[in-house]
Amino acid sequence: MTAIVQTEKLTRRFGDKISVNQVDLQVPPGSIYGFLGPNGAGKTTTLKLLLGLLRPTAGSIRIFGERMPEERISVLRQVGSLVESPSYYGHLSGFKNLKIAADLLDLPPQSVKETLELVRLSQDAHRPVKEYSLGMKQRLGIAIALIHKPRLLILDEPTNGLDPAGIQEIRNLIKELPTLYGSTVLVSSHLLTEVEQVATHVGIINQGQLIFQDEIDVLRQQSSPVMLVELEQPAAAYQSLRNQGWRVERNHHTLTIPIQHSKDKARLFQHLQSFSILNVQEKKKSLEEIFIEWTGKGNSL
Ligand SMILES: Nc1ncnc2c1ncn2[C@@H]1O[C@H](COP(=O)(O)OP(=O)(O)OP(=O)(O)O)[C@@H](O)[C@H]1O
Repeated sequence: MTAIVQTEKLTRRFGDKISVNQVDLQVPPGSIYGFLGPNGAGKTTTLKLLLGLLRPTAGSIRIFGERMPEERISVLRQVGSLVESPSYYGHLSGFKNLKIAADLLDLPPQSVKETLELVRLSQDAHRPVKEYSLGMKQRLGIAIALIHKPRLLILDEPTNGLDPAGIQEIRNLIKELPTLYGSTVLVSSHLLTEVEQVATHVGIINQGQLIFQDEIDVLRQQSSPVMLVELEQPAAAYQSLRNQGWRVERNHHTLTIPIQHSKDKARLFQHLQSFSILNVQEKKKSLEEIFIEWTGKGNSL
């Protein structure tokens, strides 16, 4: 299956600074791809490169298999995006704003009504946008990006600054899109919890480099539990486990052993019985802890 977005060694410099460094993105069709990274990691720059708003310093981009920016016109016709704040006319209603977008794209009037319903703005459709809450403005921005049922929707931090109810609404909307419109969604965030709740695939960028990319379940497997076993004879137990092919670390009397499958636990204890177990503790690394380890950024990820 051809990737919807595929980059090879995508790189962007600003002066001496490399903001995006040899990034190979692979966004599969029909996925909700969470593009995760702490502030300043290079997310917005990458998304702007994909949209042809910035030129790469090096590397290549294909969207729907077509080269960007060379085939920009045909590609962008099938893309919707909301990068940075939404643009709209504040003195006009949500309806009028969408009507302008629909007219520009030669879409039937019905598409305005449909899109307003999808983003749940029908009730407020005829109020001026300047009276909208931040969440409503954000939904209008997404509506403008969505009105032509794009094959690919690119959203940069769409829940930034929203209250929990607003965040939930955007989340639900994103989740609906692959089934409803057959769209692929590429959505950036600096919040792991955000991405975890909507994404089927994840790419993690840190200091301009893509440090992880796979299905979200592969990421979850990284958080499998470890056993901390305190023993009277740790040295002998350590050696014995190593000889049997276990991954094990030793710190004084305690051995740390990652457990991939629950049946491994029973096998482990059977094996350790003869080394006099003093204490056993099971610890599970949270995804949060994994990210802090990977990125050194505790506050955002
Ligand atoms: N036009 C520019 N000129 C100079 N440096 C830039 C420019 N645009 C981005 N950068 C730098 O590139 C790096 C990546 O920025 P980018 O906005 O892509 O990060 P981000 O992951 O989107 O973070 P945030 O969530 O804070 O927006 C930052 O160090 C930023 O200062």
